[in-house]
Amino acid sequence: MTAILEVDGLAFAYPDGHQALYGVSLSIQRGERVALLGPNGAGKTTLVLHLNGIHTAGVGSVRVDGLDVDKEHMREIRRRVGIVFQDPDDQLFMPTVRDDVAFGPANLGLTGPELDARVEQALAMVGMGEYASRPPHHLSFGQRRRVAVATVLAMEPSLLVLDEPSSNLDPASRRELARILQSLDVTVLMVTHDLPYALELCERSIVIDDGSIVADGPTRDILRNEELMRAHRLELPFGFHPDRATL
Ligand SMILES: Nc1ncnc2c1ncn2[C@@H]1O[C@H](COP(=O)(O)OP(=O)(O)OP(=O)(O)O)[C@@H](O)[C@H]1O
Repeated sequence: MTAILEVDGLAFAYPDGHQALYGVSLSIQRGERVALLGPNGAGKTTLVLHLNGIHTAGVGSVRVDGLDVDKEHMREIRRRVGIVFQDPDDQLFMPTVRDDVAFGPANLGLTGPELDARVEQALAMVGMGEYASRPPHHLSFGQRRRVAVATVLAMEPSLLVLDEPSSNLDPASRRELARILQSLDVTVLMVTHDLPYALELCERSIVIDDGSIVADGPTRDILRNEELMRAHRLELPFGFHPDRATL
């Protein structure tokens, strides 16, 4: 079986010489939902930016659906890896929600009823169908985040990457987004500091610290491992226990 994502021995230094990743290897299979955990500055964003070629591998390789993430495959990679950034306003720039969601598929050449159906389906997946004609800036932050997710789903990506999906959401919106993400039939890699969210949504977690993977396994086992958690500055909310968890 071909992995959706295969990262092999990836090392990366920023132009100022700062080494952000040291030989990172991981693979994600179709249908998995995986959380990427780690303290500030661990290298999570640096890794994510390699998945769609914003950074390209200095040492090692990144493959999506068996395709190398390199200049040659960039167009295909950008279609297959959908990243939802933390700030939805980085992704919404058109006059209406519909236009924003149509933007990517229209660029792929979809038109007419095919494009309309793609947009409608993506908005329905995030429960935002009735907002299609609204200007994005008239929506709440939580609604804008859901539309940002729809803009990426409309591309029918192989891998959906979410950067801090629960940040700045009120408790009800946070639960609502969790329900939506659980309902999607898509492979997910989610960067988060929200450990209860990781536990609820992702059976598997990868912990990265100082540019190296330090754990990769069932989320519950990782959250139960007090020594690992302490060593890598991962903290559960007060009173939260991984064995008695609900969002
Ligand atoms: N453009 C850059 N130039 C130099 N160093 C950088 C640059 N961007 C990030 N870094 C450094 O690389 C390391 C990894 O940063 P990265 O943003 O990947 O961490 P992160 O795990 O995503 O952190 P956070 O949880 O705070 O978002 C940090 O030490 C950071 O200071």
